Amino acid sequence: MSTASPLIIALDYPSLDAALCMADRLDPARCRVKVGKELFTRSGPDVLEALHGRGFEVFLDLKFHDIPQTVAGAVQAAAEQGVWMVNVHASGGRRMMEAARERLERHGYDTRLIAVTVLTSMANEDLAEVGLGTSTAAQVERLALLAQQCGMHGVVCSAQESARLTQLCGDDFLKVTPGIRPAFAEARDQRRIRTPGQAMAAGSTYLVIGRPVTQAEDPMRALNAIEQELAAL
Ligand SMILES: O=C(O)c1cc(=O)[nH]c(=O)n1[C@@H]1O[C@H](COP(=O)(O)O)[C@@H](O)[C@H]1O
Repeated sequence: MSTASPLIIALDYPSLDAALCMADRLDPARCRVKVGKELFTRSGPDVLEALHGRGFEVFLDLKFHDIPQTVAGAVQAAAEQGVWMVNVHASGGRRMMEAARERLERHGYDTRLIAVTVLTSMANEDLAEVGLGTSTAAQVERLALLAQQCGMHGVVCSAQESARLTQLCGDDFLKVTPGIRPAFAEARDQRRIRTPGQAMAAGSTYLVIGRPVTQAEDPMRALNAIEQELAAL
């Protein structure tokens, strides 16, 4: 089932049962779901089948970052399992991104292929420490332009960069933004954050939300509050 909602709920749980317990409380007409490294490493493709069976469109977030041949094969494997969206790290470079795109095209898959720019957990000082003498904003712009040239459908960035990337890359280029923190939630390990309303106003296409919903005392109440914040825009 496809939905007009921009919400993607991150099912960051340590087991298939826990993830499906949450999925059973969600409605595929009102959100998509994301499967990340911990859940996929524990459950394998079974979780994708279970979520597809419940009608969800699934973002498989394994952030592939390897040599071009390896990443192209991994992206193909994801597409074969019917996922709606898959991601790679833009810092894997032009040839890696192009190989991934060409592989999906060659096999006729319409899986959305997006590239992570700079993780939302990173700030300027973190980039300096790994040898990048630039700001997060400048690095995000650079990698987004490269990703667009390589034929990616969009990028993962923080909502702090969404408005600028719309100017640079156009409306159709997807901005998938984690680091979403409603007023009631703590930032925790995220550094570049925005509220749901701010993110949409800035031009984000999709909002990835995990702990503010999944770790809330009442997850459905938290989700309703987010939906109401967006409905009021
Ligand atoms: O690619 C991602 O989804 C991702 C990229 C990024 O830069 N930052 C980021 O937080 N994520 C993912 O988005 C989710 C955010 O979860 P919360 O911080 O709990 O809302 C996690 O599953 C992260 O793995």
